[in-house]
Amino acid sequence: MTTKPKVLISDKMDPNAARIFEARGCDVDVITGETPEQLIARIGEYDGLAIRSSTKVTKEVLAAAKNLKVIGRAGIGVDNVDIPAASAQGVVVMNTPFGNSITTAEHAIAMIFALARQIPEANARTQAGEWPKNAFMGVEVTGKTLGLIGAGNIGSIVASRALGVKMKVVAFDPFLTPERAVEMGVEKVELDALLERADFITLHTPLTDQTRNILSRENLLKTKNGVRIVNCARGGLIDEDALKDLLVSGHVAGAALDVFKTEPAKDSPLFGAPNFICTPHLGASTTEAQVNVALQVAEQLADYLVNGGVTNALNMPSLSAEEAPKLKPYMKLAEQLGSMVGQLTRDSVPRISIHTEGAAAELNMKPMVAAVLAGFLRVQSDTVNMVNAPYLAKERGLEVREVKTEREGDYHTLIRVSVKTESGERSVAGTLFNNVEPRLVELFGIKVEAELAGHMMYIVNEDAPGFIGRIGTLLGENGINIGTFNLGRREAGGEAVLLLSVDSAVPETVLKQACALPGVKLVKALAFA
Ligand SMILES: NC(=O)c1ccc[n+]([C@@H]2O[C@H](COP(=O)([O-])OP(=O)(O)OC[C@H]3O[C@@H](n4cnc5c(N)ncnc54)[C@H](O)[C@@H]3O)[C@@H](O)[C@H]2O)c1
Ligand SMILES: O=C(O)CC[C@@H](O)C(=O)O
Repeated sequence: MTTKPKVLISDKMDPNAARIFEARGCDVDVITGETPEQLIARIGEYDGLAIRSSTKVTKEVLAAAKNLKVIGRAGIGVDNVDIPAASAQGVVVMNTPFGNSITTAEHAIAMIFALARQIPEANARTQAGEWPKNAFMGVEVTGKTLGLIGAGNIGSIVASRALGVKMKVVAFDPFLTPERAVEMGVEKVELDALLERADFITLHTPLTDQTRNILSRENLLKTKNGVRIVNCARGGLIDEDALKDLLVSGHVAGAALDVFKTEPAKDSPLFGAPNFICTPHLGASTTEAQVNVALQVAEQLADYLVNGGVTNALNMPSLSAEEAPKLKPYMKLAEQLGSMVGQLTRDSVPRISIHTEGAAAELNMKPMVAAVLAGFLRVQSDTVNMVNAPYLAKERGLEVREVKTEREGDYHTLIRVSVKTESGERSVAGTLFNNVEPRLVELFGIKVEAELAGHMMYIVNEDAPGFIGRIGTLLGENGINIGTFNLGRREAGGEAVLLLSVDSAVPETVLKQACALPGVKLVKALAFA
């Protein structure tokens, strides 16, 4: 009986998420509000973890997560997950990049209006019985310039809504193409021009080394006198002390933050500053968005745990549930070929090339490349998998080349893995029989036809009569049963290779005796998953 994957939902999430996990064949526990220590004590039993922003998936949590395969963030930002540590441990990290975009864009628009008409303060004072009709003089947004910093999913929705209320939109985003800017109806500008021209500025970038403090004191001082600023993206994009000073001086006429450098923000320097309004990271908090992201994260995690489908992963190539069954045998073949080369190469390898030919070349290559690298690097570390292999390869300075040839060669489908070593380029190639059964068909230039499975022996010898009998006798005398026997040679009487599958691991002593047989040049034990 196969055991069901176990999932923990550790943040408050729409209850439909748990129902989806159950319907898709997972066991699910919903345990929210635990301390880091409690999570560390519990996490070891789970295959999947579904979170929002409260759970911090730190190195320590990951170190305790011995069975964890996937983390799913019901939302966009994954700054609460240590992605490098997850990747190094082979844990896939997914998010739901679109489910809360409209909601967050609407929050930014709401903030623009709240600032323009000082609604929060007017509301508070009216309810306090003041009726302060003369204390508030707002501004119209019609005809004003909105400066958009970051024009991705949310930024572009904000732009469309702002255009709808007759604002003019200028956008700073180094990755925004001129064509897309035209399509969005915005003017693409440099940051300084935006700072100089905008009546309202709204931020919609992730927090990266490039965007951290993008509204620094220096940049805030370049803004138009009377500018109003909105941040519904990430704390850390604005220098909060400088913003406070400029609100006090009146240079900034208003600021609305949904996000803070430190969250939860309990004592921000901005609290109490004039014309400052804030919400406690509510950008994504609508019924619609929370249903969207909860359903999406549950579908994605279940898909991965049950079928191997990968959607919206931040540290692994995507693989749809439809692609997964088709690619599965290719990934097995790719991993076996990588493993074969890894086990048979002693020299250092500065470059590995993966070449797909025929039907294989029509498929998504990224998962096959990741599988080759996982097989190749597993000889060096048994914690390698498809998630961490590309990172490890990069870390170790291994250049990875990908080549595709759609035309068929000798086989209707083929994967070739070549490594550059000090002694030259060496390659192995494999195909799929009946589209599902992986077979090695070429080994360092010699044609063979072998299934790679379990314990195997690789022998290089001089092609001469009597050798097969001698090796069979040696293994028989040592109680080692031969499963399959595959021979290949360059030419009659030349170098030959023998690839044997055996029912048990071959002891070192037997390998040595095999090595001492006449004509034998090399003997190696191999193992395949
Ligand atoms: N407040 C909330 O509750 C809430 C909800 C959802 C998303 N967010 C945050 O909103 C932000 C935007 O989300 P999104 O879905 O639009 O992301 P996105 O990836 O679709 O868009 C981000 C945009 O920022 C641009 N960018 C990157 N570096 C830049 C730089 N140096 N200068 C200018 N632009 C740069 C990118 O090119 C991209 O177009 C993220 O930080 C996300 O975490 C907050
Ligand atoms: O889950 C939330 O409430 C916040 C989500 C938001 O910050 C995100 O990045 O998606």
